[in-house]
Amino acid sequence: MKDIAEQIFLAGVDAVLPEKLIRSQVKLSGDFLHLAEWEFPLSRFRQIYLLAAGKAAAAMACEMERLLGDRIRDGHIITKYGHGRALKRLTLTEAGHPVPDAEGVKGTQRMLDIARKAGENDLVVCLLSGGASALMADLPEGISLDDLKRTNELLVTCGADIAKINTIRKHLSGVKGGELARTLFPATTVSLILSDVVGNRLEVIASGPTAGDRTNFADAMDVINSYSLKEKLPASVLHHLQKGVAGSIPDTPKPDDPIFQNVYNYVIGSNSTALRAAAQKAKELGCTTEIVTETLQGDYTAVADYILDTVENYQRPKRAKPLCLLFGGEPTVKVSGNGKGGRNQHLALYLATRISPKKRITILCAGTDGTDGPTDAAGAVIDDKTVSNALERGINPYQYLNGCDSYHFFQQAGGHIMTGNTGTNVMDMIVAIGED
Ligand SMILES: Nc1ncnc2c1ncn2[C@@H]1O[C@H](COP(=O)(O)OP(=O)(O)OP(=O)(O)O)[C@@H](O)[C@H]1O
Ligand SMILES: O=C(O)[C@H](O)CO
Repeated sequence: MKDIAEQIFLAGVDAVLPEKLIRSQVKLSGDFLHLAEWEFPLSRFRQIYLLAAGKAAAAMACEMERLLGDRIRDGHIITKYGHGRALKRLTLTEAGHPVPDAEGVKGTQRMLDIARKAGENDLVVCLLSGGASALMADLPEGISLDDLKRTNELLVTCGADIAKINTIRKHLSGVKGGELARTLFPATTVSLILSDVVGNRLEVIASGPTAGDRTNFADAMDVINSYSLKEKLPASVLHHLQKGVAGSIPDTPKPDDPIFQNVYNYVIGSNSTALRAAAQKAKELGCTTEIVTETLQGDYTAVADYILDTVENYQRPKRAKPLCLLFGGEPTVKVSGNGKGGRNQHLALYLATRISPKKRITILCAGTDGTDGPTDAAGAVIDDKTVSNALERGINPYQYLNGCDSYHFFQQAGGHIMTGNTGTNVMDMIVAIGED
């Protein structure tokens, strides 16, 4: 069943590869670029620029470069280390993620230099995907790179969900929270967005560089207070946010701002695209299948209870086919200690400790981007025997769980899902298979 679960997961990932998504939804016919209900007559534009950021940026850019060829005047891509691809006309920076680094600062500077060149009669194609918030690193006045790094480290480990994390990131940037659109105005901007966010909220994905922001500086301070980050944050960051609350720094542009009148934001793929393909594969493999949710979020312990409860109590005829339940989303883990892991491996290990030994259940938890937390694993697959087998071999799952060291647990006990970097990113998938 572990192999079956992996095949189902991989079918989901395959359906959200950027080249497939762009090829099927963005068409060029003669002079016209077609996207959803819009068409853009390319010869009307003086110049075409391309800007891309995120874990899927290079794969997305390759496909757009293939489509638009030498019509692109200039463009730059920022992606995570190891996620680059060979490009013909566009330049690329590989940078730090989830903690920003100096390369990210340089790449963002280059992006902004291009953005500033765009004028009223130009078209700018933006390709945005998850990871972009960390990869695009710009430094507001008075904030050093070390301060930004420390802030991001605190944010990604404090247990806050991505909407809350990005509320802060948007208020520490001249690119996020619609600020890129502000720089690009009045050029026509078309953003193709690969969503890795529950509910596909444009202002949250990649911190919404071309989307109007509904949050403000006071909301950012609220997040800091509710996660007790005030004492831990660098003074420069706190000072910047406090100045924002006092009104001495302009807030991010809001959705009704006229700068968005020429901006076309379009989500080309999301977790639900992957779940539908996974469900199709599960049916082909002979399972009774259901997509339970694409909005899993919240603390991993509550998420685990929900998954187990759903699998264990699912009503179906006896001796029917195996049951495959699919879940999508992004649970959160409050990390403590110096262990190595990711939220999928951590959730999988926790689930292993919670499955009733009387049930025959297999569960795979993995990130569609192929890298779970700061590890080279996409996630892990467990079953009702994982804990007993490990204990027999002298490997204590509870110790690894408490130390947030799930990676080393699966390295010893087996169960890692290793895909390598997939070139896409639409959150996490959980494949749960139950047998009678
Ligand atoms: N030792 C650990 N155990 C469990 N989870 C961890 C551990 N270290 C980091 N994490 C989790 O990994 C997450 C960051 O990893 P990852 O790069 O997969 O995030 P991501 O959310 O996919 O990034 P992005 O949203 O920017 O694409 C954090 O949410 C953090 O809680
Ligand atoms: O980059 C980010 O902000 C997250 O991946 C959500 O899109």
